[in-house]
Amino acid sequence: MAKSILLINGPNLNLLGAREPSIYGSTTLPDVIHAATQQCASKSIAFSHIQSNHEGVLIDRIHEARGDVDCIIINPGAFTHTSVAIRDAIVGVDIPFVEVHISNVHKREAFRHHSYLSDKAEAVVCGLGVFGYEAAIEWASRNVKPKEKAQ
Ligand SMILES: O=C(O)[C@]1(O)C=C(c2cccc(Sc3ccccc3)c2)[C@@H](O)[C@H](O)C1
Repeated sequence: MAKSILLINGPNLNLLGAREPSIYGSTTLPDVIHAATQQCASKSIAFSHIQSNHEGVLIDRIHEARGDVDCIIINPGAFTHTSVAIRDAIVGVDIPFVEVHISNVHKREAFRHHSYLSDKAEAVVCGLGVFGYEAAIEWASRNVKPKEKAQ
């Protein structure tokens, strides 16, 4: 089972729960982080997280995860549909990842139907609301083998 999970949230997700509750629900990002922290602790999985509105900050954190994190769970937000750079970074560090979307992007605007990440993801979860984060952690805890630490 995974021993270390990094949760990445992209742009505007810091405002989760504040606006557009009909699409994203009323749960705040701190609530999501608290629940994920508890879920990982109950499984003895090391948990880290970042939310940023800045593409380069997310890329730098992905680079830092190399050799340290067994699985990345990422909600890229709008970068899902625009960022070759984040795709290149997450593929480049060779860490298995799960792509999470709170909304069902396939029921929304056409521009949200394409992801630059999905074809490289171990799994894609969308439309489950914030439960998607819980589901992704559960999946990772069952299916991701810890990497042998570099000597
Ligand atoms: O459904 C998602 O989780 C998604 O990744 C999240 C997105 C998103 C977009 C705008 C704002 C937010 S978070 C938010 C919600 C309400 C008010 C302010 C910000 C998320 C979209 O860009 C994506 O297409 C889909």
